Amino acid sequence: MAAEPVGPVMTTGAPESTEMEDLLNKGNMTVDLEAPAVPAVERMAIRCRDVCRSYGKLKVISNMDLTVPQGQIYGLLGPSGCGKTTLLKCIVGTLKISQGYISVLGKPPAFPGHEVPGRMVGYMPQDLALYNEFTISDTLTFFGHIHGLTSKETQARMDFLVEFLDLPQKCSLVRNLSGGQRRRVSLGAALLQNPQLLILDEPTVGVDPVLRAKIWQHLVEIVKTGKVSVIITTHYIEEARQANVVGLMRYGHLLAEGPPEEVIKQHNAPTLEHAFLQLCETSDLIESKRCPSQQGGVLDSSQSFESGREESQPILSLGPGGSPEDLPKYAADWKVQARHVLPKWRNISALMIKTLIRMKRMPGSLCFQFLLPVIQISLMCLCIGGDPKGIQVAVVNNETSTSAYSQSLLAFLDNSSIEQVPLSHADAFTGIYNGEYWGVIGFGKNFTSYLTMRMFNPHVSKDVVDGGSVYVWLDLTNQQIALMLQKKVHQAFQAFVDNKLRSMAYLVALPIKIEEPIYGSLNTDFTTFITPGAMLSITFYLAVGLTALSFVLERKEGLLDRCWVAGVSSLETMLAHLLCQLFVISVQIILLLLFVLLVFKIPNEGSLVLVVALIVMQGVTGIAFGLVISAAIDDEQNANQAALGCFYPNLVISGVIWPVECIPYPLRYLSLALPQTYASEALRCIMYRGWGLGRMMVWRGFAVSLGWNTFFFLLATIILKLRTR
Ligand SMILES: Nc1ncnc2c1ncn2[C@@H]1O[C@H](COP(=O)(O)OP(=O)(O)OP(=O)(O)O)[C@@H](O)[C@H]1O
Repeated sequence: MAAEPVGPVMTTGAPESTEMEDLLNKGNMTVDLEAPAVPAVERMAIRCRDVCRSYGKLKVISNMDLTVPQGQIYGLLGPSGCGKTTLLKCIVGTLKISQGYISVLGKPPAFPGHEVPGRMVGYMPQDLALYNEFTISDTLTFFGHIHGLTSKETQARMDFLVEFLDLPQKCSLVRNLSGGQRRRVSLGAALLQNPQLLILDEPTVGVDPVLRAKIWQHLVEIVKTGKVSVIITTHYIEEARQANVVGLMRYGHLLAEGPPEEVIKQHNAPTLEHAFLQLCETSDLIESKRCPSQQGGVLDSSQSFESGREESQPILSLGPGGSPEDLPKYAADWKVQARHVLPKWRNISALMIKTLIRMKRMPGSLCFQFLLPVIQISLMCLCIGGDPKGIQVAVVNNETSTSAYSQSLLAFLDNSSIEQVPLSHADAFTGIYNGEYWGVIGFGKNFTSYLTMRMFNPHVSKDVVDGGSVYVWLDLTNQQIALMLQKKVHQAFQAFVDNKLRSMAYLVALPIKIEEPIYGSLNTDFTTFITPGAMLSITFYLAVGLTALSFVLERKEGLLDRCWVAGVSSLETMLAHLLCQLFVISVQIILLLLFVLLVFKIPNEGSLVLVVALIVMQGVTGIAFGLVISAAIDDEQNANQAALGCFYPNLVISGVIWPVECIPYPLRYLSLALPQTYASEALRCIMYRGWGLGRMMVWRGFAVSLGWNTFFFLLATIILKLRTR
């Protein structure tokens, strides 16, 4: 580990006191009670000691020591894939280090009360990390809001940056900008709040040479005050000669660190690029000597450089290294810790405004979101649960007289549902075997006389009983149609008997009386059963769909990291998302209920407030579940699959489309544990029985929904927390 005294670089332009000290003096931060008087090492903007970081088995950073002096530009150079971006992410705190110590502006990143991540650091990630639906002005206003700038300050900085970075008009949409223009907007966002530390990951890629020179000139200028430090990565090695210090990185550790001229001089090289080449060759030589089998190198080759240092003397070291015991220890008091954990309204409102602006810029998508539940519930009410219509039934009537009872009975059959086709016996059965008819209704040639005898004589022969019966043969491959046919024949017979016998109808009626129902109506259909569950399912899954991709896309585009470095916490991100989606689902629920209650006339005997509250809670459960998917999964396709994969099983075993009482044990236990099973039952109880919260079946639905909400939110917060650090 490097431990040499500070080289010449340290003396040039280093301020007497650090920016951290300034801040502490101003009372912006809580003074560390356990730390000793600020040691020399604190005068470094960034200090990395013995830092390691792996992605699974791939060790990307190994035993890295790096020092960025306060008030200087540090050029971090190295070939593609050597770990520069990974190191920067560790420095800003979006990646956890597996070993070692990092201090940024005096404290470890994400230390309670420390504004790294936050206002003290300006981060330009390698990805553009910009919202495409934003204008340049929206972008800078958004970051200004998060950093707590007043609108006047933001405006002034915006004017300067537009001029300085040669940006197009402020009202230009980011998605309409060229690649280079977007990169400059991204740089502008990093420079916006005049941070004390600028971390720029390849800011000059795709930027024309004139502007590149201008950017470097600006960086040189801002560090002159000694208050701002910059760490910048670039592939253009020669442009890094303008840096005060360069770090040459390869295979996850530094080959050399020092002022560019010193590095060039030490290697008698004409350029920095040549010096870097020499260092690479030397390190390869040492590596091949030490471990011939690993020639060509994997990322994990740090030890070879450590051991070869005296031989080749390539490494210049900046600043004191310090053993782990020398490193300062920090502690924040509970108030600072509490403030660190509590969500800030400023950040939440900035994120909400962001989402609302994005919605406003996509009006078609927003309208579709509002209308989708209405379309779904309308299709469901129209297509599911109604009586089948136009069902063809063959009628074999062997009575010929028009006054026969068979004709009279057939006249009572519901013609809207059943289409009677008079046929001969042979044709009727050929037809039903060929799938042309759903049933055959048959009458014997003496049906009228036999039926009359049956009605009025207590004792008749079997022939009379058989001859006075209506024969029905059904195709039972479609249970719903078959059940409907049976019901319609029974209803027709009852109507016929009532009509013919009037007060004597009891003679042939079943001795069972179905009285007025206690709850519901005699005409209740299947649509009435499934509507409450369907409303909950639709709200739940639309909320999942709206949420599941939100973080996935933002993480992929680097926006989540960028916001995190700007000081937004995962809890704030989730709360902002929840509040915005609540607005969307509120509109969805209002439209949904208008259609269900007013257009499809589904009854509601209970409190509308309870109905709305339960549907909103299911929507929130959906948002929370979507957040879990979004937090845990990186890829859109997998996130989509997870959301869709849960949809069908949940719908089937939640008792939404078929009573839960039909589900066999032990699957029933799983069904009862799902978010929508008890909630659907509760909604049916409210709407059809008019029950209130005093009934167990109602409050249980609310309690289960609340339990799932809390569980999903906690899970999403934990996953996000684990993944963002
Ligand atoms: N999320 C990740 N999961 C697994 N491996 C990763 C991940 N991110 C980076 N790597 C690997 O880590 C190594 C270092 O990547 P990194 O992006 O830090 O390199 P870099 O020096 O910034 O490269 P470049 O200059 O091309 O941006 C690479 O081999 C890369 O494949």
